[in-house]
Amino acid sequence: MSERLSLVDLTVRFGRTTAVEGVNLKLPTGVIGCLLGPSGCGKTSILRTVAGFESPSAGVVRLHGNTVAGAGWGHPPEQRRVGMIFQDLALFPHLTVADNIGFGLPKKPADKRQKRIDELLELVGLPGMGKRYPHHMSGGQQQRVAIARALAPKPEILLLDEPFSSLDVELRETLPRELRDILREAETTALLVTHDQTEAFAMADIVGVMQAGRLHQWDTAYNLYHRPETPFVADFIGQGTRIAGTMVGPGRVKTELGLLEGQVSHEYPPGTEVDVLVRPDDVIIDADGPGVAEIEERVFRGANFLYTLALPGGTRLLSLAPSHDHYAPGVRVNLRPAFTHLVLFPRGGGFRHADSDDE
Ligand SMILES: Nc1ncnc2c1ncn2[C@@H]1O[C@H](COP(=O)(O)OP(=O)(O)OP(=O)(O)O)[C@@H](O)[C@H]1O
Repeated sequence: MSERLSLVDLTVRFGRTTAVEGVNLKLPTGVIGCLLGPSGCGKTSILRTVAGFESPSAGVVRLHGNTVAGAGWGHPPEQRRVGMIFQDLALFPHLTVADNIGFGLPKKPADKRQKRIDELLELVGLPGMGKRYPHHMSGGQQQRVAIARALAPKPEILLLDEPFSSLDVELRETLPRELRDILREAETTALLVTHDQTEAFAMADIVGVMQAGRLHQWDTAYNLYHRPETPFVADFIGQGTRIAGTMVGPGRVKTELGLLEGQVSHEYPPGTEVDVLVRPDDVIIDADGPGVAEIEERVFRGANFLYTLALPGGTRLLSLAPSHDHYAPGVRVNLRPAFTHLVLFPRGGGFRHADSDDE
């Protein structure tokens, strides 16, 4: 698969603020990527630099193998063939849907232009609605018009900045999947920015978790959850806790839960103090046990309960259990570790990567 977008050591500064620091990523053609992270972590700055509204302070941006921006310079946005969808959609209220979609199309004979508009209306599920005006459409329909307009000139890449944030809760659940299907059908390469994990996972093939300008991990949702590379990713994605452990041999860690053995994310020498990531599906409540853990809290989740458990040493863990065997707060239960692999970090929350020195 060829790379449609690559960022090499991208750094973006605004005066004394470093918005983006040393970011490297590759987005293959036809793939939907997403930058995910808390507010102010630099997601929008990356998107704006790819679009050509900002220039890198260091590093380069490549689109389809061509370097379009480097330290202090960049091709203007109109030369990059980049489509953008912003939070507010920015549809032209005085133009019909068809004219909105046709706005960015190069001058073509009217019949060809109409054909392309009809194709796009079909693609986004709005056939025959070209004569309407945006304000006569629902939020979800307007969103689709914005998508059709951005796709009309066949951009190299579509950039979407929090495209669902102005929509109501119901649409925010269904639209990301619909949009993903539309982009797949159009074989579009896209880069989305959001702070919402559900949206990121519903839309994207590959997700980058950012914090304070750094890209921690650029990976599938499965790997972000099961094989987080930094403590920040481990804590930011999904639920879980970290418990203290000591390496006693290859793939063997002594913890308050007992001796844990398995394939490890990273080997450390015996005696190293580590933190072990414990997801709610890594520990099973075993009713027949001697009862080392106390149920502190339970939250009903339909098919299962999410329990908070306290170990004698004060460590707290989460465990998911089917809702037909339920345990009341205060009850003592035994726990059975069910790790398929062990995610370990050096104690104290430091990054595993040699080039990372914060956190
Ligand atoms: N034009 C600018 N001038 C000065 N500082 C800026 C500018 N644009 C962004 N910043 C700063 O850069 C940092 C990253 O901002 P950015 O908008 O990229 O983050 P974000 O992750 O997209 O946040 P949000 O989710 O809130 O939009 C922030 O500290 C922000 O204040």
